[in-house]
Amino acid sequence: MLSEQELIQIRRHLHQIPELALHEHETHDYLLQVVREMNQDHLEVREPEAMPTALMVLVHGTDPQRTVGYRTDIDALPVEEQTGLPYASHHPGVMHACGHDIHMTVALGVLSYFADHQPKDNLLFFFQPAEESESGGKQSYEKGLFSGKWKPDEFYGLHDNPDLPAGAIGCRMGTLFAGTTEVNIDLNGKGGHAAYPQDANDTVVAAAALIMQIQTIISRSIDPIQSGVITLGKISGGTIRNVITGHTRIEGTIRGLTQKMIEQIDERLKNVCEGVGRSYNMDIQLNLNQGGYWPVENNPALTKRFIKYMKSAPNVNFVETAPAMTGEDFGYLLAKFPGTMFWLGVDDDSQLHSATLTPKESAIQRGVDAITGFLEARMKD
Ligand SMILES: CC(=O)N[C@@H](CCC[C@H](N)C(=O)O)C(=O)O
Repeated sequence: MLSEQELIQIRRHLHQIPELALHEHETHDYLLQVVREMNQDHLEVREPEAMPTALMVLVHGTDPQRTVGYRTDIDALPVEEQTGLPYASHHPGVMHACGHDIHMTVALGVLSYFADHQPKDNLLFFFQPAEESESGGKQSYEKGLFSGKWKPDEFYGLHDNPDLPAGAIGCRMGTLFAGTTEVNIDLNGKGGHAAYPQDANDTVVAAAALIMQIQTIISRSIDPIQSGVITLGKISGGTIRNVITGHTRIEGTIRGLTQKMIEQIDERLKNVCEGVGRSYNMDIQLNLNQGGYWPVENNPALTKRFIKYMKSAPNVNFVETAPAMTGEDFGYLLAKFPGTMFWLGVDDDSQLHSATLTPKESAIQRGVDAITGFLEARMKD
């Protein structure tokens, strides 16, 4: 099995080769290379044609009663790294700013343990592309990746958490993460000369009004006890200061802890876009896409067992966490297969998605030990 030092080297290599959703070819090839170097006696590797950057590894059990799935995401974000680390990203403008390099390394550590210690049940390791966008989990499901012996009876997966101590395991019964809707808004007006606004229809001014209106949805239309989030993370329009642009695009994300809340916010957003379009006499196209970013609902029975194990395991620092407004397309897979998502603490001052995120590598081995122990215990039930 892989040693802590080997795992850290693997993590650093993965950190250097971050790739965006559905383009994780180098990552896929490296993961495959690491898996091929493990004991192959009980392993079956599958490279699904329908999802070319995905990787599935089945560990055949000695006396299988079930197939226990473990999922890790493998994609990165369009963020220019600013950590100054000697092993920083080699890919300009792309970074593992959400810690998926840690997720993959922990999965490889757990897999390498079971490659050397054949489990009783079958274990399915799923290296999933496209968590940050493009709904890789949903796509994989819809493309039939989880059929026959590749179908998990239950599914587990983690996300790293800079707010928790390195190696701590965080979880809760019920909803762990929000559901999200991706928002794309195109404002189509009329371009013109900066000196003659009366002959144009300025999409920058309408976009400014629209953004301010949208930001009243949460504060004025949503029950503050339940809450939700709208973040508009990207705006683009125009080419130069003295040309009025006829097109501006806004991209953002909506978050809510229940499907009902997401739908309520979606509905208000439609109305606000319509209203601003009318008042600025402008065509505003709103495109909402939830894809696979469903609320992450932990299965009651399995999560109870998971938390009980983590609370009693001598070397695990377990923390009961609150629900988070982060999204995860593992929510879609957990709606199809019962299972549990949990946090792995990586203790850092930088937030997820920040250009300076530097997870503590000591979390890796502790994560591997906690998950390996849990899976061993699960297979005895
Ligand atoms: C853990 C995490 O940060 N996940 C992402 C999931 C992306 C959701 C979707 N593409 C969206 O932008 O709404 C997150 O941003 O929470």
